[in-house]
Amino acid sequence: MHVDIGAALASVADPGVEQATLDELDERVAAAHERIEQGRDDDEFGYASLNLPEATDAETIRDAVAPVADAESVITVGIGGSALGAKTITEALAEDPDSHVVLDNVDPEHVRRTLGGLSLADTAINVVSRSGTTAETLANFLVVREAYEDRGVDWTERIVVTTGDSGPLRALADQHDLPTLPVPEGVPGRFSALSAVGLVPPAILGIDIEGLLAGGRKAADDLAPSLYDSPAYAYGAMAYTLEEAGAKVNAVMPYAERLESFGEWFAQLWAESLGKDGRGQTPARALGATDQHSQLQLYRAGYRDKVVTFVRPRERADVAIPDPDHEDLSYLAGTDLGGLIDAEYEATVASLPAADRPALEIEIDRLDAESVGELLYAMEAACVLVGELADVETFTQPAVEWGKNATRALIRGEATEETAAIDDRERLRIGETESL
Ligand SMILES: O=P(O)(O)OC[C@H]1O[C@H](O)[C@H](O)[C@@H](O)[C@@H]1O
Repeated sequence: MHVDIGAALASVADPGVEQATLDELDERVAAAHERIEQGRDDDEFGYASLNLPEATDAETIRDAVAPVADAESVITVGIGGSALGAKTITEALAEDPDSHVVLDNVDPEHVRRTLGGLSLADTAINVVSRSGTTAETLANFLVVREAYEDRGVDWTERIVVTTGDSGPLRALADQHDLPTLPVPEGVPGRFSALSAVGLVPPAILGIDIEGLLAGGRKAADDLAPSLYDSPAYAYGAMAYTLEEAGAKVNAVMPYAERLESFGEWFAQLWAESLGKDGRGQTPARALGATDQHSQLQLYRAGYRDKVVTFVRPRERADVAIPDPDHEDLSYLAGTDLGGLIDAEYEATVASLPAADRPALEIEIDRLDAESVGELLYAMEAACVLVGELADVETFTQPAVEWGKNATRALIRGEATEETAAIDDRERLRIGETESL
């Protein structure tokens, strides 16, 4: 993986980072690296995530999915960290982009349509919940189960469950004697892509999960006590320093359709890990080249509160552009779509410092298992580094729990502090006929 920080230096961008600031920061990076390594050595909560490429046993996952390996597609029932890693990996690497369907929302219309469009006899079910208690996941699991029964397909023969030692999902798995894989110890969901949590669908779909882990190991080997020697830390250190300098928004813009979900995965990683103590960059999602024709206007000319993170593979399969039969299109003659998207990438990256705005670049070699594993691991390491530098509790998400508790209490009809806040919340309704 390659990171270029040049377009975010203070000499070309505002907000930007002075080279001297980075040099000073490097001592803190060294200290943070030492802390991270200590946490990894002790398998401490959260830090243990960065040991997954070594700790995950690909063979155990392959054995667990063997009974469903003939499936043509997979439906994942999970949400957040229990869905986005697998979604990112399969979108990037599966032959057939439609072969992995993720049911992470409980929008009834969406669930009904999704299940209605699947041949369930050919579809494996991957149910994932670290806690085993998440309402959306458990509810969707019950709906999926019934859909299989209604179509006369034995769901107990088509399923793999990944969950912790306790909780309702574990109890259901035991009750029906379902094949299960454990969630890794000490690893928050959003850091668990390189474990069974993220690797079951890729394994069922024949993706090289060993390659993904090898890529993770490579990124782990590339961590070093200086940001100048470590692409992951260079990215993290720049993101941190840019936030301090005013870049409160981090817009991630991959130039590859197959990395669109990477932006979604990154958003959870960044937001849940770093959105604490009144700080944390807001992740935004864009897609190159498409969003050059929409969001770029804001990125180049809006508030000076953003950095754009560009991501692209250096090599890609290509499609030749046929010779145009119009003079005005002659500039396309002899080119291909890869050449065009790369030209758009170069132009758009340069357009930001040309408007005195910062950009960061991340390049992977190509969209293969090793590069994707490397990218996911490096971004996790970058996030942990930012957490250390900002002195926040990277591995917890207390603000999310409020909504989970409130939802459960509402459904159960209980009166709690959270439901009181719902009852008492301020309203100023516009457009209603009855008087307020
Ligand atoms: O894996 P689960 O326990 O079902 O949790 C799924 C998701 O739920 C919560 O909202 C947490 O904030 C997320 O970090 C987590 O990834």
